[in-house]
Amino acid sequence: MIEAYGLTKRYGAKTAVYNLSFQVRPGAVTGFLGPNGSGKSTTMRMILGLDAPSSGQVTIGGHPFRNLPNAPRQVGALLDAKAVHGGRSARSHLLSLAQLSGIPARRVDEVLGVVGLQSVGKKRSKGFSLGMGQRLGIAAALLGDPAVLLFDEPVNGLDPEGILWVRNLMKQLASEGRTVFVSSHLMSEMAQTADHLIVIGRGQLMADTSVKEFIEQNSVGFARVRTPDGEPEQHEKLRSAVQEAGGQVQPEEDGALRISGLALPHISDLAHKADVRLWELSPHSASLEEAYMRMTQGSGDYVSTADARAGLQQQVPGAQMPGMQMPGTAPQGMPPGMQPGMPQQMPPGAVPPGAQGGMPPQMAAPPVPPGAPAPGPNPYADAPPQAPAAPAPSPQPQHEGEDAR
Ligand SMILES: Nc1ncnc2c1ncn2[C@@H]1O[C@H](COP(=O)(O)OP(=O)(O)OP(=O)(O)O)[C@@H](O)[C@H]1O
Repeated sequence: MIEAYGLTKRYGAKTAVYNLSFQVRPGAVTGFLGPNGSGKSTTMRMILGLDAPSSGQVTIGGHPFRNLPNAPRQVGALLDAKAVHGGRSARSHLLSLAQLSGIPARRVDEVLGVVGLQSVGKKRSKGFSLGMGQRLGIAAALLGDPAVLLFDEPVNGLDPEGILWVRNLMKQLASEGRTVFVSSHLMSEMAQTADHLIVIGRGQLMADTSVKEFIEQNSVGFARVRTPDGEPEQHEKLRSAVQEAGGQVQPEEDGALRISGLALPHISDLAHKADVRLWELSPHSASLEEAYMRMTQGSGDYVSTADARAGLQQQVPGAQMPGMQMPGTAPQGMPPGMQPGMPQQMPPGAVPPGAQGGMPPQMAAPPVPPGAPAPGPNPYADAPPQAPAAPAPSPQPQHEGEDAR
C-alpha cells in the first residue's frame, strides 16, 4: 500500500504538487492521470525517495522509501526507460542491478523471458527500439519480484501489440495481489487497464475514484434525436418544444439534435404533444476521455493558442483568398465575442478564462469536481504569472539502479 498525506513539492516559485493525499491499494491497477506537467512524475519521484517533499509525507507499507528494509525486494519502478548505459547488453545491465541487491542471476533470465527480450539479451541496449527499452525498464522493475510496482508512462512509444502486452502484464501483476501504480496522460489507455483512478491537475487531487464511478460522476448524459429528413418544420417544432421545457439543444453534424437536461421519456412526450415524428431517440453518455478532458480542462501547463500566422504571408491589397481569414477576425457565422481558436462551448465545470478573480488564464485553478476533496488555499493564486516552465530536467540516474540497491 502506498499512502500519501498532504504531499507538496515546490521548486522555487513553482508548486509542482500541492497537498496531495491518496492511497494506492494492493490487488488493483491504480491509474495516475493528469495532463502534461500536472505533477505525476514529481509525485512518483517523491514516493521513491528520489525527491524530498517540501511538506507532507508518503510511505510504502508504512515506511518512507528510504527507511524501507530491503527496498529492491519490495518496490520496483520504471521511471525513465532511456536511463540505461547503452554500451551494456540488456542481460549485463540487469545482472549488475541484481548483484547490487543480492538477487540471484537466474532471476535475470526469468525477467528477460517475462518481457520477451531473451533473444536480444546479449545485444547492447543502445541499439534497442523505444519499445524494447520500455521492456528492459519493466524487466528491471520486476527483478526483485516486488509487491509494489510503479510505472511512469509505461506504454509511451509502444506499438499496439506492446501496449496490449503492458496492459495484460499490469492486470496480471495486480491479480497476484501486488500494488500497481501506473501513470498516464491518456484516459483511453487507463480505461482499459485500471480499476481505480487518481486524477490530478496542476498538482492537486481532482478525483480518487473507481473507473466506473468516474464515468458516472463526470459524464454528461444526452439524447440524440432525429426528426424525418427533408421536413425542417418538424425539426424546428421539436427544438422549440424542448427549449420551452428547459432542455438544451445543439445540432449534430448529421442533422440530428443533441438534447441535454431532459430525460428520454420527457423528450418523447414533448415530441408527441408537438405532433413531431421521430426517426431516432437514443441515450448517450460522454466517453471516459471526454469526462477526463472536461475535468482537467485548463489544468495543463501547456495550453495552445490559435496560430495567427502574423507576418508570414504578404496580403495583396484588396485580395482575399477563398476560405482564408484575416488574423484576429472571427470567421463568418461565429458568435459575437468568439475568437478563432476558442472553444465554441465551455464544458460543464470548466473555468472560463478570466473567471478566477483577476488570475491570469494560465494560472486559473482547475475545476473541482463533485466529490473531490477541497484543495485548500490555492498556491497558484500567489504565484506570479510565469512563462511555461522549462522542460523538466532529466530524471536522476535511473531509478532501477537505485531501487535495486
Ligand atoms: N526539478 C524541477 N525543477 C523545476 N520544476 C520542475 C522540476 N521537476 C518538475 N518541475 C515542474 O513541475 C511540474 C510538474 O512536472 P512533472 O514532470 O511532475 O509533471 P508530469 O505530470 O509528470 O508531466 P508529463 O506528463 O509531461 O511527464 C512541471 O511544471 C515541471 O516543469
